Formats: sequence, C-alpha cells, structure tokens
Amino acid sequence: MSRKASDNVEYTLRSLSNLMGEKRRRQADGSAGSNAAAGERSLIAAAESCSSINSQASGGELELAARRQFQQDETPGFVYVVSVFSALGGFLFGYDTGVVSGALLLLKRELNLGVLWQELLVSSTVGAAALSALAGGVLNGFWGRRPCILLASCLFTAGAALLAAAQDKETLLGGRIVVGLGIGVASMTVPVYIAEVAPPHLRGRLVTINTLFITGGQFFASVVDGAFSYLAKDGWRYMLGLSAVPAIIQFFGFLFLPESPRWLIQKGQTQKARRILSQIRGNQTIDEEYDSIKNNIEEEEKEVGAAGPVICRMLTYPPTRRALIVGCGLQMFQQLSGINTVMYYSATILQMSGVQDDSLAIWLAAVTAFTNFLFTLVGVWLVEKVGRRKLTLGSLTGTTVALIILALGFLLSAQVSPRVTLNPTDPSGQNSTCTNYSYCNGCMLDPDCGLCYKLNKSNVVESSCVPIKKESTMAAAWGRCSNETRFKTEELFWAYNFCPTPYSWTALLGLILYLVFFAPGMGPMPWTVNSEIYPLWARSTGNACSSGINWLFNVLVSLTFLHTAEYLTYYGAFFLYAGFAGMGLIFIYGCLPETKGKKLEEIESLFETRLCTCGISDSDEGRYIEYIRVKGSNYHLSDNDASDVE
Ligand SMILES: O[C@H]1[C@H](O)[C@@H](O)[C@H](O)[C@@H](O)[C@H]1O
Repeated sequence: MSRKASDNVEYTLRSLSNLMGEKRRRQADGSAGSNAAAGERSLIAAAESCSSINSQASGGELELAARRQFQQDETPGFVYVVSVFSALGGFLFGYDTGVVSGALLLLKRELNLGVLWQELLVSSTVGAAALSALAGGVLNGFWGRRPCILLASCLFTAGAALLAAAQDKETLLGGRIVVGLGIGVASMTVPVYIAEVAPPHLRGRLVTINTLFITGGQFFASVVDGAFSYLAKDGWRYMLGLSAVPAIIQFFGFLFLPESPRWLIQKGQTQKARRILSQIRGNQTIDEEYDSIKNNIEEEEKEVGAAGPVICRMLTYPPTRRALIVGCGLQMFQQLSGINTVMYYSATILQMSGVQDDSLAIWLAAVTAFTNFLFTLVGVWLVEKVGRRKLTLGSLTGTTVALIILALGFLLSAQVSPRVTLNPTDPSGQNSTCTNYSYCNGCMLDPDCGLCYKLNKSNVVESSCVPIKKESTMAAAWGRCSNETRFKTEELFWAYNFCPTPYSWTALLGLILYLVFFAPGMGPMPWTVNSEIYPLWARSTGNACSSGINWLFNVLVSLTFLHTAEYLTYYGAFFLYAGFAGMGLIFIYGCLPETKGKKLEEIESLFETRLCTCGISDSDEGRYIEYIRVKGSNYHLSDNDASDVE
C-alpha cells in the first residue's frame, strides 16, 4: 500500500539522489543516517552516480550540491526539544510510580495506615492508569496528541498538589487516582507523539528516550525518597508533591509546541500540518513526506472504510489485527518477566547478599534504579544500530537466563536454610506462628516473621524466628532484635524476607544480569514498537489497548507476587517468571518484524503476511525495496544504478 502511495509521487533529481544516498548509507554502516560522516560520503557517492544522468553537470557542482543536501538533511534541533518536553511525561510516569514506596514508609507511621490502605495507595494509581490509558485512545483520536499531553500535565500537577496538602488518607487516595489518570494518558500519548514527529532514521532512538525518562524518573524518585526519609514529619509531602515541578514545566512548554502533523493531516487541517512539518524538519523539503502521509491516509480510508468503532475495524482488518496482537503481546510479556517485582525486591536481594546495614536499604533501591536507567541508555544507543527485533530478542534471552540464576540463588538459599536454634516466648503471652518454625526458610516465607541471629565467622548461630514490628519490617516486635540500636552493639542481625546463606551472591548476580539485559531491550522496546506498528487511523486505539494491557499486567503481577511466593516459594516465583520470559522469547522470535529505518507509512505492509512468520523471513531483513517514479517512469530502486535512469 505504501508502495502504491509512493508511486504517485513525482520525485525530483534531488530527492532521487537523496534516496540513493540514504540506501547506500544503510548499506555502508547499517545505521540509517546516524553516522554523519558516512551520510556525507554516501551523498557524495549518490551525487557521483547521478553524474551519468546529467552529463552536463560537472563533478564539482554535484559534489557541492550533495554537500548542500547533506547539510539540509541534518536533523534540526527542534525535534529534540519537542521529544524531550514530551518525554517529561515519561519522567512523571517513572517518578510517580517509584516514589510511593519511600513515601509509604513515612506515611504508615504518621497516618497509621494498615496493609489494606498501603496496598490501595499503590495499586489505585496503576489501576487508574490502566483505565485512563484505554480512554486516552478515544481522546487522542478526537482532540489530538497535544491536548492530551497538556491534560496529562494538568492531572500530574493537580494530583501532586492534592497529595502534598492531604490531611487524611481519603484525600491521599484521591490524589493517587488523579496522578494515575495522568500516567495512563501520558504513557500512551507520548510515544505516539514522538514517533509521529520524528524522522524515520531517529524515530526508535527518540521514542526510546521516553523510556529513558521513565527509568530516570524512577531513579530520581528513589533519591528523593532517600533524602526525605530523614524528615520523619511531613517528609512524604515533599516526596509526593515534588512531581508538580516537571509537570508545570511540561504544561508551559507544550503551550508553545505543535500538534502532530500526521494527526492534523488526518483531520483535514492540511495547511497547518504543512507549516508544522516544515518547522519540525527545518529547511528540508517536506513535499515527499507530506504527500506520502496524505496518500497513505486516503488509501487506508478506501481500503478499510471509516465506519464503525476503530477497534472493530482493527480486529476485522488482518494487518492491524496482527499488529495489535504483537503490540499487546510485547507489553504483556514485559510485565510477565517480572521487572517491577525484581525492582521492588532488589533491596531484599542485596541485603540477602551480605549488605547488613538496614539504613542502607533505601539507598540500595536507588542503586538498582540507577542500573536500570543506565542500561536503558544503552538501549537508546543500540536501537538504531541493531534494530528493534534483535535488541528485544537478545534482551529477553539474557533476561530469561538471569531469572533462572535469580531463582537458583533463592533455591540454594532455601536448601541450606539455617536452623532456628532459640525459641523465645512472646512477653505479652500472645501466641505467634513465628516461634513454631524450625528452619529459616519457613520463617522467611511467613510475611509476619523475621529471623534474629548472630554470626560466628560466616555461620548463623543463636537464631530465633520472631514477629516483625507492625509499623516496620526493619526490626522485631519484641526480643533482642526489637531495638535497631542494639544491632550494632550486640552484633545482632535481622533478616526479613531472606535467609542468610553462603550462596546469596547467586541471587545478586541474577539481579545484576537481569537489569543489564532487561533495561536496554524489554524495558523500552514494547513502547517503541507500539508507537510505530499501527497505521495512523488505528494508532491511538492500538496504543491505548497495548498500554492498558501493560498496566493491567503490572497490577496483576505486583498484587499476586506475595501469594505466588507463599505458594511456590521465592524460587518458584522466579522460575515462573523465567517460564513466562521463555514463552515471550518464542512469541517475539516468531512474530516481531523489524521496523528500523522504515517510514511509519511503510510499516503496515510488514503485517500483510500471516502472523508469526517473521522468524522465517529473517533473511529478508536487510532488503530494502522501493519503487519510485522518476519523471513519469517507474524504477526499482534496488537496481541502484544511475545508468538505468534516463
Ligand atoms: O518500560 C518500563 C520500564 O522498564 C520500567 O522500569 C518499568 O517499571 C515499567 O513497568 C516499564 O513499563
């Protein structure tokens, strides 16, 4: 379809040289246009090959023209400004989902929150995000991308204000729901918007920057949590209220930033779209891009029709149905690989591996979040080099192996679980299940108990299983480990959620490998791929559904983790995630096509063949076929020989 569309376009000699240069550039360095020097070389080469078309033109003139063209081809900085301002939505997504764990530590003491309320404050946001991501599809279609981003920043600001000023838990819940509504709209709109304004050779990188901002937001949140954790009174107000700052910056920034030109063309506002497109593309010629978007929209309408709800049209039209399955599958497997539980339990895993200082725990979470951020940066760098498919496959393979190592770490720890040697009695005379366990393993799996012990060299001695404090898992309710200051003076250790064993380093290795592999691929690619696989008419709805699936599985995995660990033990839970990741690997191998370097309008054709045949057509990956019309004649650009052109 895109090929037909481009057939209609009259190409000038200049755009022909451009296309040839682009193709050579891809062949030369495998990275579409990212390497400036290679780009320049290829354009000069294209100009040289064009010299046989126009025998009068001297080589010098052509070289000059090619150089001029190359300068024009440089991506204008405005695209980066637009992307960074939109990605603030990603930052807020990361910040608001990450900050709550630290805030809860203070909140539960100050407002006397029970477990139910703590869970409500965490999952209400994710639940609201799931709903508003779905609703965001309709809003994006009707209003456009820009108003949706403005709406999200208003919701973020209002939510932050409510949270910072809250006097009771009900207001807190309201604030968390408002923030969740903002997260949902932002999570589906921002990738779509960036993909629609970015030039094809930078699209993957710019959309991936949004995920970099998500993980950056999570890291920043953990630092803020650490910094304000010392402020026992009202520290949580700063933690939760601070997100208003980037939200306000984004709001005012977006008052001056443009609507997506693709959405405008779809709505018939063609003059405005042309103006914005040339603004975004700097001084490059936009006719080619504009025509291809416009023709594509017209063809789509002819083929699919415009009647009936978009989701029904998507499901009945095979290419979009397939794209939807791939997009939702990617988001589902991202969450089923357990990223949010691994992040959440990272402090425990690190403690388990020998970091005994409890006050360090909160900073350890920051180290994990930073690793996630750092390796997402690697993803930004790799996405236009190796492409989406290879990056996702490599990432998920490593993630699966890391999950197995993590599970083995927990398994080994459980198998050499230390014996409980002391059985103290509860001073209040209440019976607790904790004192009944004879091995640490049972004690660890009971969420109400912890192990208090001493170390003789590296052997656990004088151990007892006792109930945890109601307000904190950092100490015991009574006995030797009830007073944190005694830990140091009496050389006592407290283990909640883990058992001290010589094999704990295996879990640490698993955790590090997990983040190193997950962050560059499985973290960002589901968002990036979803922003580009749907045709314009289905883009908002497709992204709304897949983001909704992401949030739904996020809530599902986090809420079920503790129960899963109780029934299957910790290692069982991580083996289960490894199983899901393995299934995801098969799915991605079979179904995810490569979209690198393609125009958004070309991507639909990747889903024209039967679903899950991408693995088979792997060998076609590098092939680049384009039919163009040069002054009335059709040429096959893969015969990239200027002497063919008359
Ligand atoms: O892509 C993001 C990212 O990887 C985050 O670290 C994670 O918390 C989110 O759930 C995910 O959607």
